[in-house]
Amino acid sequence: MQIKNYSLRYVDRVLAQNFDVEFSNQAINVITGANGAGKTTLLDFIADVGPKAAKGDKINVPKQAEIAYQLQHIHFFTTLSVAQTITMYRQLGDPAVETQNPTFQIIKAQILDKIWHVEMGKLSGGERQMVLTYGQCLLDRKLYIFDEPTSGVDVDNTKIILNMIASLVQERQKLVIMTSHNLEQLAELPVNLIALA
Ligand SMILES: Nc1ncnc2c1ncn2[C@@H]1O[C@H](COP(=O)(O)OP(=O)(O)OP(=O)(O)O)[C@@H](O)[C@H]1O
Repeated sequence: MQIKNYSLRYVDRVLAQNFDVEFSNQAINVITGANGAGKTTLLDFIADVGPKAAKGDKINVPKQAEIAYQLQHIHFFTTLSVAQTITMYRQLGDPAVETQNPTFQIIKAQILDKIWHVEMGKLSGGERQMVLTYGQCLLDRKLYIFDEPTSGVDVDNTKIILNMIASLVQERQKLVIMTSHNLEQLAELPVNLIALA
């Protein structure tokens, strides 16, 4: 999958000009760059929810229905419990992910079960990231996009979240793009680094 000639300008501010990028299907594609560099905007462009001013050629980018996009700040479904949220993802997704993958069974038993009946809106930020990443991974899509999935997450839970994301590439051969400010967290994982200036 590639993006070519990606350009975005807000009045006199140029965020990108003829930017080309090729995404790997052998590694987690990690977009990095300073605050305001345009990481989320590029994800929005790829997922087809981006600003109309963004232009560029999409080559082999899956259709919107084939993309699972986990936004950075989610404010919906706050009154659903974790159980209801995961049940929703299960109904939309592939049951084999949980039944055949011990990693997911361990996360469910050791982490999700403790917060199973708590409303999503009452979880801590890190707990919410954990539940939503788990849920996104249950889906069966071609492309998975995570916007700063480890932002505000503690060291142990960061490893768990990144392992779930890595399993998409390593065990299910999915295309994965995420953004991150903390590249040290990714040191032990297969990563294709994409730097935005
Ligand atoms: N409608 C707009 N008009 C002008 N500037 C805009 C508009 N929408 C977004 N921007 C600017 O585009 C820039 C890129 O935003 P974006 O959210 O993509 O950055 P980011 O790299 O994801 O940042 P962060 O690391 O802080 O999450 C920001 O500086 C933002 O102010």
